[in-house]
Amino acid sequence: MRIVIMGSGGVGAYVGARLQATGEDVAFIARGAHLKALQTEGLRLEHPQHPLHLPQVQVSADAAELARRGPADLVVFAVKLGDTESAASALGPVLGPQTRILTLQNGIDSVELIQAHVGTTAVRGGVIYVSAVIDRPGVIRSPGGLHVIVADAAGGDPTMAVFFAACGRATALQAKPTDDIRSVLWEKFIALSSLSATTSLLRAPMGAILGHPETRALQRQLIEEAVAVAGAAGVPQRAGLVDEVMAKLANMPASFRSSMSEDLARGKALELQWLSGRVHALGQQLGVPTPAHSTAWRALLLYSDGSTGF
Ligand SMILES: NC(=O)C1=CN([C@@H]2O[C@H](COP(=O)(O)OP(=O)(O)OC[C@H]3O[C@@H](n4cnc5c(N)ncnc54)[C@H](OP(=O)(O)O)[C@@H]3O)[C@@H](O)[C@H]2O)C=CC1
Ligand SMILES: CC(C)(CO)C(=O)C(=O)O
Repeated sequence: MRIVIMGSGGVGAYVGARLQATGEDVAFIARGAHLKALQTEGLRLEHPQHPLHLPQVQVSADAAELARRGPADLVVFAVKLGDTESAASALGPVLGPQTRILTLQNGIDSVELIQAHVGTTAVRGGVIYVSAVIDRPGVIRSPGGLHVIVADAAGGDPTMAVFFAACGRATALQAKPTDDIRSVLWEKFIALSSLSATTSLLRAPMGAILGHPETRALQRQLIEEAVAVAGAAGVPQRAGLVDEVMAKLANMPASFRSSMSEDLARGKALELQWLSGRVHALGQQLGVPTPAHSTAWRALLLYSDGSTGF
């Protein structure tokens, strides 16, 4: 299978590297200093149990250059949400009639945002549970833990079936099919919007947040608000989900934090608009009070373009 990775950062380069290591034909789209390092030194994954160095990777800033070898069977789409439109528009040269785009972006809006820029190419939704960042150009760092993709397999799509099989052969990467990607996306959105709000607002990891009764109550309130919005939006959640999410967070390493809080600490643009900002906007639209998410949205807004404050 010919796979193109659009956005070769924490998620994209992690997934692409694991698939290339199984023998798949993977090409990466990257830019800046990261592109130069990938061209000259290859791609390195720093991982406590399963480090990996690929001395040579096919990489370019330009999809047209990668398209010389034909269209992609699968594009894995993993840029930050703020880059979605420009990245989707740049994909044209690698898209053929059979190409599938699998998005691993967070939030509930990715499929529609991409679809608006890729004509009739089929876009499949997915979530990835992984923690990975570009540590320095050419190097992706993951602390280990979960590396699981759940992706849309509705209709028995054969390209997706080949992708699931390839992930099955990979080290430190699993992929599970689902026929109900909407529910999967919403369930991650509820947890992620809430934990991104606390870890970013409080500048603290999950252990500290759950370790104090007041901040633990805030964490719970954020989850409750997102569950209420989901119900009003026509995606009702099972009874007990709030307790389940709280229990999962309590089982995370004490140092666990969201990628949004990493972005805040590094002065990078935040995905706030598609997380607490989205809960806030839906709450207003549907008449559901979301005071905690609205406060997170308003309090972090001035930093969402990458500003670092004083
Ligand atoms: N990191 C994580 O642990 C997780 C992230 N996610 C989600 O995955 C998505 C990707 O996040 P993440 O991997 O952290 O993002 P990163 O910032 O690590 O990686 C994205 C990469 O894509 C590059 N890029 C953006 N636009 C283009 C373009 N048009 N052409 C070439 N390269 C481009 C960026 O370059 P530049 O740096 O120059 O902007 C960056 O190197 C997000 O929606 C995120 O929420 C989901 C689960 C976990
Ligand atoms: C919570 C986590 C790490 C789960 O994969 C995530 O998606 C993020 O921080 O963006």
